[in-house]
Amino acid sequence: MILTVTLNPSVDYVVRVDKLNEGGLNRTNDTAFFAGGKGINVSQVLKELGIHSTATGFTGGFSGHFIEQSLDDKEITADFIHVEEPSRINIKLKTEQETEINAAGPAISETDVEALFELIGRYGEGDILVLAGSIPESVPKKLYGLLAKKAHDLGMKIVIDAEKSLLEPALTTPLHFIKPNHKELSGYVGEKINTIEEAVKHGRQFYNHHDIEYLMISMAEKGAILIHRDEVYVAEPPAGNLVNSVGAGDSSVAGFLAGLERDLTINDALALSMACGASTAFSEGLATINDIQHYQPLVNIRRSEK
Ligand SMILES: Nc1ncnc2c1ncn2[C@@H]1O[C@H](COP(=O)(O)OP(=O)(O)O)[C@@H](O)[C@H]1O
Ligand SMILES: O=P(O)(O)OC[C@H]1O[C@](O)(COP(=O)(O)O)[C@@H](O)[C@@H]1O
Repeated sequence: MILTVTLNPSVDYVVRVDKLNEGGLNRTNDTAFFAGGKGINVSQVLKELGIHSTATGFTGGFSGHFIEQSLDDKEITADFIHVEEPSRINIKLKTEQETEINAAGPAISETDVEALFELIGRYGEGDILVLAGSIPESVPKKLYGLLAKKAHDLGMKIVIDAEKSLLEPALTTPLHFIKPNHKELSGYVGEKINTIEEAVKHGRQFYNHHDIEYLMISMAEKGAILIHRDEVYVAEPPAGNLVNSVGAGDSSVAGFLAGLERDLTINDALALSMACGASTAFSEGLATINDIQHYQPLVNIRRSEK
């Protein structure tokens, strides 16, 4: 069983304005609401791929209700801990460029956090815990570290997609799969990573210093590299028109995870991952199975020398 944890779920409010008049009145061309937050996005794309997961984390208020209803509509099991304040609403402003305003989120009490540990305690050997996205300000910064340790002690495999300050406390626990993007990896190595070659070089060093089974470094339209034991794979996504990149990273995590669940070869799991990421980036919402199947054969994978 896969359990995705979204500590700070969101309603993603996508607002399109052709020409933004800063400081003046703007009228939208188009708006849409989506249930979001990185773990929730992973659950949604897994579902699209026919893989069942349970989504948990903290939800509250009318926005929390919207998130749970959206998951229910898609027949995704939601098992959230309910908090008093409403879940956040993140603004995804689409003008000539993409601008995101992600809110801080509701207050979470110590009792809420204890309830989450209790919920995870129901899982065990062979189950997978996915920790993805930011955490509310009111919970300890090292929470992913504590959750990862608990899950590892239970025999679970751990997947993390989160920024450096949240991932770092979990790096002392063996991790199954992590997907920093190239900017996040730069934060560890203290150098900019702009090219595939730089990602391979720094990714290999990072991998060798930690207990990680699969390390994917995503690079948006440049694709991703994947390091597993002695091998390095370089994946080039299909070309296409960027429509809405929100959730592309989560989609690539879901695709790779689905590939591992189905015992695909690494090449095929990586191609599925890239197809999911591209399919989300090239559409309004998250990846659909039709788009994924269309893009998968267009992904190019090669082995790297190092
Ligand atoms: N413009 C794009 N063209 C093609 N694929 C994309 C594009 N943007 C994202 N992707 C796909 O989504 C994956 C994750 O995107 P990325 O932006 O690196 O993640 P994150 O959102 O976590 O920063 C990429 O590895 C790629 O497969
Ligand atoms: O584009 P990504 O990195 O896959 O994630 C998109 C999701 O992350 C969010 O931007 C939230 O991010 P954080 O949890 O890091 O604040 C959501 O609004 C959105 O659904």
